[in-house]
Amino acid sequence: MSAILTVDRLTKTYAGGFTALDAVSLEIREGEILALLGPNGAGKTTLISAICGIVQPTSGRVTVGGHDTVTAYRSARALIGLVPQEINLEPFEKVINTVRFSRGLFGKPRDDAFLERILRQLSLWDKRDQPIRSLSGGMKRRVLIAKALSHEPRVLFLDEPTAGVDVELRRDMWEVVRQLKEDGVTIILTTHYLEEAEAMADRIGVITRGRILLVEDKDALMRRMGRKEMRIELKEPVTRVPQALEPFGLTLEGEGRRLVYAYDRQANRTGIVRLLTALQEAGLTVADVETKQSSLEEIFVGLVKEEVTP
Ligand SMILES: Nc1ncnc2c1ncn2[C@@H]1O[C@H](COP(=O)(O)OP(=O)(O)OP(=O)(O)O)[C@@H](O)[C@H]1O
Repeated sequence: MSAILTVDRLTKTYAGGFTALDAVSLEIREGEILALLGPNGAGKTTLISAICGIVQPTSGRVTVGGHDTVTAYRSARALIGLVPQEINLEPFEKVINTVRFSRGLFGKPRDDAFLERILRQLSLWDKRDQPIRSLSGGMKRRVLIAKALSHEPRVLFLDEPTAGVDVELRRDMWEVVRQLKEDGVTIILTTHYLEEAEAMADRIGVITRGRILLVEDKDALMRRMGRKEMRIELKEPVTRVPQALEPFGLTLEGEGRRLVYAYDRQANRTGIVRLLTALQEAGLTVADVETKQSSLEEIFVGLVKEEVTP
């Protein structure tokens, strides 16, 4: 896949002297969903704002569809849609006018058929003549997306699209994003919900303290960093891990009723068969066995911790 957006050594030092972005380089592939993860204050919003021309970068370069965001700002910006974190809509304006106006701001000719398609896709068509203030929070977020799509951008930035949104609405939003991807829109989203990145992203970028720690295919990342855990429920509780089982590095939980074995799922030899044999030899009877794959959350927490305490 070719790159639709390239970020080359982008640095932003705010007026007070704080460097929020430190030589960030990144390539966004056409048609992908990239989730940008990072703790509070990592620089995610600054990065999006610098790409969209809201924040002036101190140095570095960004191109969108080959257009430089500084020297060819208008052509570059026309290819980008931005859904901001905060809901910043005119409460008394009708949905349709809000979206139409946004399109006009980009100098695009009126195209009601196109706007109808977007509004239908976002389940807003029935609400088109309603004032924004009469909409639910979830609907308002959809209006923000409709606005951002109104000028037919190829890249859509979603800055924390589901912050403070309930679970049902979050899933609803994921569905909307998936549909947009199917329509060929490239999507970059920031999120604090690891579950969200896990559910939607093709690639994951991790940013901490203004630097990109990694950008990797989600599946590859989870395969590479993911560990599996096997939980062995014992028929009879034990007071300690038997000596013969010590080489396996087991932990005892659940008042002596559960042994937990963590292993690297990439390793050729996981040691499971040896462990099960050793358990039997030690005279332990297994009541149940279950395995658990580490989540993106666990991987992320480990990565960020490693970075903060080298
Ligand atoms: N206008 C500004 N002037 C000075 N410092 C700023 C300004 N805007 C942001 N910062 C600082 O830059 C850092 C990065 O902020 P940014 O909002 O980009 O982080 P973020 O990753 O989006 O955080 P969050 O997840 O909390 O939204 C923070 O330490 C923040 O305080």
